[in-house]
Amino acid sequence: MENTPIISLENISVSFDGEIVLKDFNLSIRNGEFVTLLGASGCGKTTTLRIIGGFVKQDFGDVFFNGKKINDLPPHKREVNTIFQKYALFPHLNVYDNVAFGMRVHGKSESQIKTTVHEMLSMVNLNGFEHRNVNLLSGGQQQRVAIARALANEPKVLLLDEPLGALDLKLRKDMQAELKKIQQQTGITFVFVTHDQEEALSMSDTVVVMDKGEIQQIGTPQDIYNEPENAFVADFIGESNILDGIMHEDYLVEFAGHPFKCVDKGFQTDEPVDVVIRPEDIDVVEPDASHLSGTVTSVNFKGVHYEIIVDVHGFKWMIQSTDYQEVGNRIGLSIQPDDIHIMHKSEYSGMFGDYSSFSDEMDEESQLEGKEAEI
Ligand SMILES: Nc1ncnc2c1ncn2[C@@H]1O[C@H](COP(=O)(O)OP(=O)(O)OP(=O)(O)O)[C@@H](O)[C@H]1O
Repeated sequence: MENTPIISLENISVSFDGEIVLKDFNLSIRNGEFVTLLGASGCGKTTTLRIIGGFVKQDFGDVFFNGKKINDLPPHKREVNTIFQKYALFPHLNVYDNVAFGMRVHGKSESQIKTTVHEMLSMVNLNGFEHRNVNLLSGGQQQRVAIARALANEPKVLLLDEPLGALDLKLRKDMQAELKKIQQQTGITFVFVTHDQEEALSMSDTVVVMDKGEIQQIGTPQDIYNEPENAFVADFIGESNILDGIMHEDYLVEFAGHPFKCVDKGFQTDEPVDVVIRPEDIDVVEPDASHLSGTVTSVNFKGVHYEIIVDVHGFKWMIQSTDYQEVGNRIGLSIQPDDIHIMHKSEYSGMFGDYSSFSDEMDEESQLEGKEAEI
């Protein structure tokens, strides 16, 4: 891959009606990368795409394409195509003519167009649909036509704005796999927008987690899931138990009223931190003195596992286990040091999880003995 990013957004800020929508936004996208902008409704994902496409002009900052500043380049001169959630096909044209449209505008020959249309329709599994009326196609088929039409223009970058949002779950999953395959086959850079974290994790090379116009974390799906940088990312991606903690020294953190070994270092002594533990990383054990223990308050069957809520001195822990538990059972929780994720406090601290201070009301049964207690 080349070193110069294909797209680079530098210090971009945008406001609408006095409301800041993107704040000092910096993002570099490599050629051939599948990048997903992930965040809740209104966080600025579409605005970011529209800046790349040239449909919105930033108040501050620069947009670069292959190292060249393109702030003033109009949308039709950018080598970028957009696919929207609503397929925006031409209703009076059949499938063939929809896919051929852009190429005709660019004056390609009919024989060239024919070859490309067949190639594109075959890529999206719509061979034989050439003469169909697009209004009579299913949602999934219409979205395939939209993808074929966009790819036929040979964009360097494809911007996809929640393209699967209108599809039902099964179709959505199939299309996720197909889109990923198409991206790998064509090598075109995809910038994909979704608010669905599973979709982002399963499709992307790089995920950009956004909130209120700012980037919270950029990383591979594995980084984002396993090493969330703050409580917002931990909460937004997957399920998390997020607790207040105090870092005593390297590799030793206190939370839930007890010291735990961990694998993190480099924090200040006695620094307040957020501690994140994923529900699937907690094992159910006997409720003895060397483990946190609590009472099961609810059990939900989720197909591959049970989601179990355990009340430990007022904090509701979520755990996932393949073993059923009765409501009212007393159980112990075992957590390995490398499953304890420590992060600096941020503006999101305290907004998630169900922590309440309980150190003064611990019962004897769950008292842990000494600093070296292995949880
Ligand atoms: N042209 C506009 N004029 C005024 N406000 C706008 C305009 N475009 C976007 N906004 C506002 O900017 C904010 C960010 O919008 P944007 O569409 O970028 O968010 P989003 O993350 O894509 O959300 P969604 O997932 O709902 O599409 C929203 O509060 C939106 O109402």
